[in-house]
Amino acid sequence: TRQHQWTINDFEVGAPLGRGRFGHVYCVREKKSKYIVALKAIIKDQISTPRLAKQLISEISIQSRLKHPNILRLYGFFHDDQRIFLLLEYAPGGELYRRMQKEKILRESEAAGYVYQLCNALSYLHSKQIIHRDIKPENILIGVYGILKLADFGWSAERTETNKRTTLCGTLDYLAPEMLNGSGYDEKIDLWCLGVFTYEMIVGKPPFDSQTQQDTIRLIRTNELSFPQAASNHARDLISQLIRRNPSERMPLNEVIQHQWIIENANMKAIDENYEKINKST
Ligand SMILES: COCCOc1ccc(Nc2ncc(Cl)c(NC3CC3)n2)cc1
Repeated sequence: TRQHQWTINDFEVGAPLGRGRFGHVYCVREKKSKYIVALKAIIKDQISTPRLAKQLISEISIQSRLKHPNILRLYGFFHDDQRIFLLLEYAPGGELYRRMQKEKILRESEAAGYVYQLCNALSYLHSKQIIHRDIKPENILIGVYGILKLADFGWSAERTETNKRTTLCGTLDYLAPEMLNGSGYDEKIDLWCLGVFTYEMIVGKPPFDSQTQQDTIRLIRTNELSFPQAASNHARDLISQLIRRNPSERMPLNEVIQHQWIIENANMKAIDENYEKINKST
């Protein structure tokens, strides 16, 4: 369909949903279709460096091409003289990290369901030579039927991209060792983050959490993994097969979804049925 030229007047602006990296996100309704979407308003002046502009362009060009039930859709974008607006899929369940803050730890059945869905999203991305590079609770939303939605492609990269280094911002907890020792990285970096994410969901904090950034970096380098009593043996096994310093030793996605912990804890039948439901409605 030819890209419609949207303006802000096409929408009724509703509740603020939160702040993305560059600006505010609102729940809005398109006046004619009554369709509910999330509108991310980015202040142009804040895109102050060519690198940020490149990152935003990359986010828009990558995410607008992606169509997968576990990846938040980018329907389109438009701008006025002050702002750039992204029309994004509205995820009614909100942000996963808020849920994790409230619940402290998630039941292994819920965590395994998210890991199964994240594997589906990552397999899809990797098949398109796209590395997300920033898998963490802050970038995950919950859609209809509790379906996981991977969002925020500001950090994703086309595999062909030569820039091997990215400036580090935000938490170091999810940083893979190859990012620290400056060597190249490939899509196996997402496997490391998947391991850190799985650990944080069932333990309540990331594996290398410490007081100072230096300590976190030291722990990432020495890769000391410790688990609380409550973590099941299957969960420990999967996590320790993903959090490996050597990227080629990390368990590939197609093996992760067949791991005993996923088989025994994720309700894959219910999740696949939910995929059917949203495929019918979209
Ligand atoms: C007291 O509850 C307040 C927050 O509750 C919600 C928060 C967010 C959504 N959905 C949502 N869908 C898409 C996007 Cl792109 C988005 N981005 C915003 C930056 C997160 N948020 C739903 C509920």
